[in-house]
Amino acid sequence: MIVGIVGCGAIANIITGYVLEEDSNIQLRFFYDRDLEKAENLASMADGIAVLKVEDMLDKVDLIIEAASPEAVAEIVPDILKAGKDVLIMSVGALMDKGLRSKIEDLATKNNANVYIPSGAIVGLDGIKAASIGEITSVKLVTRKPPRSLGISTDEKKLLYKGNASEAVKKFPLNINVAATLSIACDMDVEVEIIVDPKVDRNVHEITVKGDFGELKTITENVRCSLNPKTSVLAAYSAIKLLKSLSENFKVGT
Ligand SMILES: NC(=O)C1=CN([C@@H]2O[C@H](COP(=O)(O)OP(=O)(O)OC[C@H]3O[C@@H](n4cnc5c(N)ncnc54)[C@H](O)[C@@H]3O)[C@@H](O)[C@H]2O)C=CC1
Ligand SMILES: O=C([O-])CC(=O)C(=O)O
Repeated sequence: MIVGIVGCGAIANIITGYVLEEDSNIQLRFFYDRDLEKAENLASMADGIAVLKVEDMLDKVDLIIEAASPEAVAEIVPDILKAGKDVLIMSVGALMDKGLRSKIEDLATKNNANVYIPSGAIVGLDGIKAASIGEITSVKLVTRKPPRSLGISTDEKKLLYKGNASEAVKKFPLNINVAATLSIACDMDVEVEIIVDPKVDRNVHEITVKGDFGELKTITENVRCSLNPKTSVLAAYSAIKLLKSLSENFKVGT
């Protein structure tokens, strides 16, 4: 599978490092970033090509990984799908915009292309997807991050946000994509709390789901990326695992 990356930051670096070290079906060839130097750095590491615009890789790839920003989703994903290519989206918060999401869904269907959304920095999506076959009655996400991850400076633990996912992604666009992933999996605008906590040094996501299946609770205490403390290492790992699973004939989990 020939793959291009849009956004050559923390997640792209982990994916590239993995592909260089491990045998997989992923052939990372093209790199794009609005900061050309970042694209060039990763391209030279991977012996790939830094392109000046996404169109320059469109006809040469099977799949593009978006690991840039919510704006990049609106800017580039429609063109990727129009070219009939698959896309893996990390900046999932962009899809809380109902108009953009339905445009992306329609383009994927029309052009026979796939949109992949990895589980990212949370765990439990397997069970939640299974639970969605029955009735899900409530979903809550509590995210706790250290001040540096949230880009603020404080000595006190504080509730920064309480509300639904669609507002949360507007207020914290680079910190709470997981709320969007959860919302899409449950088909609900889930309840979200964001807490800044100087006592934690991990990005912690706690999910509680209730439904006719019973109740589940997951807690993920994520190690942060060295290049970007907002982002958890598990998010990059989930993208790699999803890409690898595309060529597997033996699948486990929902
Ligand atoms: N789904 C999930 O669970 C998670 C999603 N994320 C999201 O994934 C994305 C990537 O995360 P990181 O690698 O940590 O970010 P990063 O900030 O380390 O790297 C992003 C790169 O994308 C580039 N970029 C931003 N907007 C662009 C645009 N419109 N066009 C071209 N390049 C652009 C930046 O110059 C930067 O080099 C972010 O949107 C982040 O919020 C992060 C963590 C978890
Ligand atoms: O990586 C994380 O812990 C979560 C995150 O930043 C996001 O969902 O945007």
